[in-house]
Amino acid sequence: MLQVEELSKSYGKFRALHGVTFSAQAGEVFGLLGPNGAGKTTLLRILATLLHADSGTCTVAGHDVEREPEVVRRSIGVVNGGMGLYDRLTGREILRYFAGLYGLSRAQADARIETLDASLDLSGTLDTRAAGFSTGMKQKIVIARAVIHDPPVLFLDEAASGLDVMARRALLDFVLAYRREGRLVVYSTHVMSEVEEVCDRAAVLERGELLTVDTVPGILAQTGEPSLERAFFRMLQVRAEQRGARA
Ligand SMILES: Nc1ncnc2c1ncn2[C@@H]1O[C@H](COP(=O)(O)OP(=O)(O)OP(=O)(O)O)[C@@H](O)[C@H]1O
Repeated sequence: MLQVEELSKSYGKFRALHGVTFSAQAGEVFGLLGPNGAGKTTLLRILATLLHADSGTCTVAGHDVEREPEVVRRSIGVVNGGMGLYDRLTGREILRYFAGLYGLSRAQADARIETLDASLDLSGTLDTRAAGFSTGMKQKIVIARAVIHDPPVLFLDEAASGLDVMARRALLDFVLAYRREGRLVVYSTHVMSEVEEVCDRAAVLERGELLTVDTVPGILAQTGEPSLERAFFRMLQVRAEQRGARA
């Protein structure tokens, strides 16, 4: 469902991604874990066709991001923390509008909104203008908007940051339900507990390099540490020592 091979990207002299290779399958929540500046957002922007890589290839839902960007865009949903809702529109109007952009008829849009209402509990948002939404209500409409066209792949970039406990719970439950339906969710975060809770496997990135791709138990076993947080710090420490030895 997702193939990334030897992906590299620099901003001027700064190397944001270096030779990143991994794949992820339908029916899994795949974590991207890394400290600030590790390259997670850069990677997701390339996968979402918003940024060009310098070298390497990426295939999303069987389509190359460079050669078939339109098909890739139709195959993905993206939630990146930006809310950007039209204040004057109700939740239903926002969702119908985006459904229209994806070519859904009014009847298809309304059927999809009903399905999303059942999984996300959109009550209170559908017939209220966005100007009156709480943060949790906004987030639900942002997620519903991202998947209005029922994409097989969903990218979440720090999507839980700033959410209260209820809204965060709703997001994580939605992620798990989306996976159960056989979709791929790529979940980027620096919050270990979110990875432990929802991710089947995770890629650990640091300074643009992939340190490992494994299940959480696999990462713990690799490092001999009892928690993901400690395993993560251990990996960063080992990498820093390797860098020091090379310098
Ligand atoms: N447009 C840009 N121009 C120059 N440098 C950039 C640009 N975008 C990102 N960077 C740098 O590339 C590195 C990777 O950034 P990126 O946003 O991909 O990391 P991240 O893992 O998502 O981190 P964060 O969690 O802080 O968002 C950072 O050091 C960042 O400063």
